[in-house]
Amino acid sequence: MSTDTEELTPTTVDEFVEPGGSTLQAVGISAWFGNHKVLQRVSLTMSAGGVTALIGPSGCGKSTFLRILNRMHELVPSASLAGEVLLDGRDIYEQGRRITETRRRIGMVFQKPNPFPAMSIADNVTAGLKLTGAKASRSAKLDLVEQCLTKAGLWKEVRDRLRQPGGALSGGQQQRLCIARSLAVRPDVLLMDEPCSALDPTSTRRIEETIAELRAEVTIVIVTHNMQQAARVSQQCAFFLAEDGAPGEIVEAGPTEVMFANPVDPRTEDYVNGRFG
Ligand SMILES: Nc1ncnc2c1ncn2[C@@H]1O[C@H](COP(=O)(O)OP(=O)(O)OP(=O)(O)O)[C@@H](O)[C@H]1O
Repeated sequence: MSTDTEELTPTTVDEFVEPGGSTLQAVGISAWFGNHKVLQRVSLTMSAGGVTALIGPSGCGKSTFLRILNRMHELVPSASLAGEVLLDGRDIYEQGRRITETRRRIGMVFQKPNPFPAMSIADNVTAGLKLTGAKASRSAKLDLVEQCLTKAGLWKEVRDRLRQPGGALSGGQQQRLCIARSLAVRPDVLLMDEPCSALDPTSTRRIEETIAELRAEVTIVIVTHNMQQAARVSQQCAFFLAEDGAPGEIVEAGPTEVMFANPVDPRTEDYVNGRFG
């Protein structure tokens, strides 16, 4: 053991050995819109430091499940749910738990990039701080802007125009700006709902690289219709299916390489090989 290692404080050692992010565990999640049941007892563990891809045909409940993971489902007036979502062992739906704190810890990136178009690139990154009530000096904010844009893989492209409006960026850059904005509040989990579906192949590649770089510090859950993308970016996959109008269920979940090369259920094999959906 080197002298350097011996001199590390316990806190510093923890930073080296612990994977980033938090473990998110869905336990027996069912969901409804009015009387229409769209998810049936879905359980899934999304481990710290990994990327989980949610795959399955249109309408099987992937986005609904994702929105349940950070309490966005309840924004729809007719929506209801049963089950638990444990963030590092504590239910985010527990009475008395603050929604704002849950949404800070579990961020969301949407299908269509949604920066504030008239707001500067720098202000877009720090926009979320106001919501969390965090106060930061001007120089701390500038540091944060650089840090988050670097992590989102956008810093080099925008460092000379931080005061220009976010809406002036390309679609792929806007999506990376949204990722930077999500990172500014230091989330433990990042939920991504088809983040590349509105982007060209080059921008898609760039976002996938960003996901690979981020996974060491943030737990990532991504909905994707693109099987190659699921295979490239995730370590775990969950295959959702809603058969014959029944509510969506997880048919199979497991390590991505097993799901693609040697799935247990023939329906998974048919889906990942493009035979339906
Ligand atoms: N706001 C809503 N109000 C009523 N029903 C809804 C609402 N959002 C989704 N649904 C229904 O819930 C079911 C699951 O939809 P969801 O969007 O979660 O599926 P999905 O697998 O993400 O689909 P896609 O891949 O097409 O995005 C569908 O039957 C859909 O019509």
